[in-house]
Amino acid sequence: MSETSRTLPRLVVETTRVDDIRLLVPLLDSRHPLLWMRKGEGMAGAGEALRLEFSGENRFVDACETWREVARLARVTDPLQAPGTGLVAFGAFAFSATSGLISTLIVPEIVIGKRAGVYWITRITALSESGVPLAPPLPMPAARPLGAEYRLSLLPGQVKPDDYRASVEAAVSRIAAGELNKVVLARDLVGHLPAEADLRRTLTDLALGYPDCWTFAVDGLIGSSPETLVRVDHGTVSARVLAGTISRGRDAEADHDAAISLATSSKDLDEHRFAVASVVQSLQPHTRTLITSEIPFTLKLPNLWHLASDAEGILSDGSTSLDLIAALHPTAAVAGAPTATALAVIDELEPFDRGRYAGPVGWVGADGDGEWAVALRCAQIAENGDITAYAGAGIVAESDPERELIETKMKFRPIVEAFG
Ligand SMILES: C=C(O[C@H]1C=CC=C(C(=O)O)[C@@H]1O)C(=O)O
Repeated sequence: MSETSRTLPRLVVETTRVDDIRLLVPLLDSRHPLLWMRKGEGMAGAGEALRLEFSGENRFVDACETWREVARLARVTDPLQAPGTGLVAFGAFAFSATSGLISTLIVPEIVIGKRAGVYWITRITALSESGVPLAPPLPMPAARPLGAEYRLSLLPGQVKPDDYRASVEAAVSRIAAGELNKVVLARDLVGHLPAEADLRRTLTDLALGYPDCWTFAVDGLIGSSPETLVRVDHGTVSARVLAGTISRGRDAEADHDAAISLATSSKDLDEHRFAVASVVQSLQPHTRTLITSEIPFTLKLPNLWHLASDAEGILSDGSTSLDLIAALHPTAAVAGAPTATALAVIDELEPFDRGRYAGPVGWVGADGDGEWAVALRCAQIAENGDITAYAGAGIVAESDPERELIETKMKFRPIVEAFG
């Protein structure tokens, strides 16, 4: 479905600087939270002034066009002009063009933000064609105590451990036969959220446990991702590419050895090289300069080490962050290489719809600037409370099925522990 055909409302947007905002999570809706946060800073959304939905092959292109039109029609008062002030939409996109899950951009009625010691509130009102607000103003969200603690188990879903080992083995044979170089295969865990459960508890656990990751909640997709797909800020572009993983060591010495072993593992370096190449190839046509580190660095997370490379550049063609997620998705960190073959192998070997897992999640502003992560270490919560969590691993020629299974177990840890 394309949103471009329908009449878009005019949005009136007003950002006001405020003195202080302590915590964002207690301000959120307990069942439908809207959040983008890292290191305690970011944005909380309340209400929906506008919801745009996209699907299919053109979901990104349609979103780019529609968002340009929404921004063109909007009347914005934004004295701060900082990332996240003024008009913003939170977004989550499906991984696959054939996904049954909708891709969405949600413009909240109220955005409460904090960044670098600046605090703000943005009110967004949708007007009818005759210029009348479409809804009465939403009361300002107040911090509310979190609901009772809850624990739930996430158990293997459609792909049981044996199935996963078998599909890794199948992928390794396809790679050995020269069909492709790398494919990222995922598995799923499922559970059910009790009706009274307060999702702000889960988000608090994720944000406190993984402060350097992007903790997000958009349309039922919640998680903490370490991977920045792309960030656009006043003509500059940056990305953090991750691929290659090892578990943390039990003590300081073992941990150090783990990092060294990752940094020198030809299997992980190969896996990483494909991911960096795909990002560089996608960004190069849109940038004047694009710099990436020659050797990846080891990124320490509470549950594991990743091989990481940062890319930074200057935009050459005025692309928005939505244009760039369209160009970047899917990177070899979540699909494989070459992309088309990897996607076909994923379709064949993964029996489920990834939904928004491994798709772009983040926010975009009126000028197209924005921040987008790859939706990893996450779960989708359906309206009826059904939870599906996903984690995958990059499979290359030297992959061992058991080790890849263990790697997915480590990657599930943030979400399994936040619910457990
Ligand atoms: C596909 C996932 O991670 C990607 C990102 C970092 C490291 C990865 C790896 O080492 O396989 C994956 O490419 C996931 O977390 O589900």
